[in-house]
Amino acid sequence: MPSPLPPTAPALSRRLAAATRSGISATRAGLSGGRAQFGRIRHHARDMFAPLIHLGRGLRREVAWARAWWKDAPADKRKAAAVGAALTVVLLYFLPFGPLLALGGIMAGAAWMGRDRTPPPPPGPPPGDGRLQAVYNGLVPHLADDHDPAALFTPGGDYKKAFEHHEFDGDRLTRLELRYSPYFTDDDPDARARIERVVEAKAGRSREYLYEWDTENNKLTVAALAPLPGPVPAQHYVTAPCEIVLGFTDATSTNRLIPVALDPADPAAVCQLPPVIWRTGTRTNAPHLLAVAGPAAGKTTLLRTVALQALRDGDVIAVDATGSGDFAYLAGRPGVLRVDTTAEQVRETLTWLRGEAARRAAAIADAKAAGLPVPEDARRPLWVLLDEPAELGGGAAGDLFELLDLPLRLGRTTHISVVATARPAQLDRLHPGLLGETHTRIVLGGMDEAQLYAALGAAPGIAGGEAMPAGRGYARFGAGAVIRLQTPYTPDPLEDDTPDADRRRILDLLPAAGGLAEGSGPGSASGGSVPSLVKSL
Ligand SMILES: Nc1ncnc2c1ncn2[C@@H]1O[C@H](COP(=O)(O)OP(=O)(O)OP(=O)(O)O)[C@@H](O)[C@H]1O
Repeated sequence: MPSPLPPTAPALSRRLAAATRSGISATRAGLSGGRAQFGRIRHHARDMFAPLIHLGRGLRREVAWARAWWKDAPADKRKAAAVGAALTVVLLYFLPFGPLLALGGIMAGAAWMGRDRTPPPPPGPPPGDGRLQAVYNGLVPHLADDHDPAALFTPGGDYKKAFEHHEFDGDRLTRLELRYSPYFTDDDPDARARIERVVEAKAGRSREYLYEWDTENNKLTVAALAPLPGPVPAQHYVTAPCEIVLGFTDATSTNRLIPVALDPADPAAVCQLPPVIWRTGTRTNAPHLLAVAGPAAGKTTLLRTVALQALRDGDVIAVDATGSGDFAYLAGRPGVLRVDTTAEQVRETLTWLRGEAARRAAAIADAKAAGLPVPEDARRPLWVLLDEPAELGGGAAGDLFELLDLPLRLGRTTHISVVATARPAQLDRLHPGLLGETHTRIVLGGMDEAQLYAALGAAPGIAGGEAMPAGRGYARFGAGAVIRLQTPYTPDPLEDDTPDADRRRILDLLPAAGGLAEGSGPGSASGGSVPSLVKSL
């Protein structure tokens, strides 16, 4: 075997340098380890000998005090003290346990003198002080008013003058109550919006805030809202007949909770969530619904949520004005009277619907006059789902939706509910009857304040937070308060990208194809064939 060649000079110097480097780092590691060990020992020793250290410090202070006294005292006092000390020593010598008592006294004095006398640190500014002052400073340009007798907001002023109450969660402001000048124009939406934007900018934009303007008392309460639960998978909800779960909201916006399975794979894992329930039928004052949302904000998903629940005890007519085939999954299902896509089909259906509303109203009136129960076929819930009907109105189809006027007007007594969707830009083109009679309003996705006002008929009083995802929005019933809404996740089962498990779940929620729906009759069908009820007219 050939013997290995001797290393060259550069190789030797490289090895030497590497060895030196590793030696230095090992020494460094050893030193820092030793230092840490030494620190630990010192720490333990200090803990163990703390009483002795305390007494030692006290004895030192006693001696220092005695020395200082001796130095400053006049001669006659010194003499008296020396005599007193000598007499005490003699007395203690003759007393039983005298020396022991003397030692105990000295030690007790040392324990007292050795106590820690470092003064407690001065109290710092209250937590969140800086943030509150930042909110105040941000509001000064908008709320400062020379005529305000209380001068609540002044440049360089203290926030405590105007802020009556505040709450923090850690360093995050969660509630703020403030007073403002009586001259502030708190009925002007733009002026309010300016204040709200400042609060969001200074208190953190990532959360939504609820603004309550008490215009009578010139007070504003701002409350940070916890995020709503994420989209709930579509399922059978525990509701009464004629109740539709539109989604879920804050626990403070409703006094009801319903059990909800959040994980479809584990139906046993149920939690209680506050629902947004839309009531239809004779006891409601808002039997028709209009959902306004931008593109891909969840309008059709909301209609699917309604359809799945409506088919449990009613009939459905669907109008797909966009021609996107979004209602194809309803084809052949019992209770689905018709799915229309063209203006001609819609005209035919709405003509029938107008007659059906009149027939039901007459049947109900006759039954009441005869003192008989209302016949079943006059009170079976009938749902008309109109996806973006503004696409069909106007032009040749001009008066198409005038046919809806009677069903809309008689909807409450005849159990006919119209659910329409529109994009914000389509609101101007929507049939006035639809706009005027749909008192349940939903908005989904992001919209500007003017659009929100036009859709809801009121400012939501809630602002801020991240961009609204599809399915997140607000609901308003009649003239009630605007509440937050998260609609359930009800994907189209016929869409390619819908996961298999979701597809199966949605199809299982539909009445089994081929069965007969009560009241709809054997001729009932979808996709253009005229339903039996239409034929009967
Ligand atoms: N509540 C929800 N949870 C989760 N995803 C949702 C929810 N609502 C809608 N989506 C998703 O958002 C996307 C758009 O939904 P959808 O088709 O219902 O919106 P759209 O407003 O009808 O759209 P377009 O304006 O195109 O008709 C879909 O991928 C849908 O699955």
